[in-house]
Amino acid sequence: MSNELSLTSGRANVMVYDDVNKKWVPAGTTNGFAKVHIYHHVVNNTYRVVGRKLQDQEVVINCAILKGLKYNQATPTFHQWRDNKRVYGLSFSSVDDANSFANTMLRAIDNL
Ligand SMILES: CCOC(=O)[C@@H]1C[C@@H](CC)[C@@H]2C=C[C@H]3CCN(C(=O)[C@@H]4CC[C@H]5C=C[C@]6(CCCN6C(=O)[C@H](Cc6ccccc6Cl)NC(C)=O)C(=O)N54)[C@@H]3C(=O)N12
Repeated sequence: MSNELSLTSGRANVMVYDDVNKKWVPAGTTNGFAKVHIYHHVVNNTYRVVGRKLQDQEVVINCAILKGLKYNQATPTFHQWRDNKRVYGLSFSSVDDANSFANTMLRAIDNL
């Protein structure tokens, strides 16, 4: 990640939606907070979301931010978006973290 800049990071419980059972499940092997970054690869002008569990650094999310992504701020601390495979949910530890992440996410999408 040396050629990628972290534009923001926040503390969130990273979830994915289990379409079969219609419920949110932890994105990693266990529930728990992760440090979730938005990285910018400046040369390629690409962006991605990468999150690692605070406890053991497990990578629980690593997904591209693609042009036209619809970022849904469902509640002040629960934000979500889809890719072609799954639905991601970030349950932030604070409204400030959520707002900072959302502002950077919306700027990234705008810049694609
Ligand atoms: C005590 C109850 O437990 C909870 O609080 C659970 C556990 C909480 C912590 C993890 C989490 C927190 C907050 C609330 C907030 C509401 N919410 C839901 O899930 C709602 C309710 C109904 C349910 C139905 C569908 C579902 C799931 C999959 C995606 N989706 C859509 O609607 C998408 C959204 C979207 C819109 C635009 C762009 C992108 C996308 Cl992704 N629409 C489409 C068109 O794709 C969704 O978000 N849904 C959360 C929730 O319940 N919980």
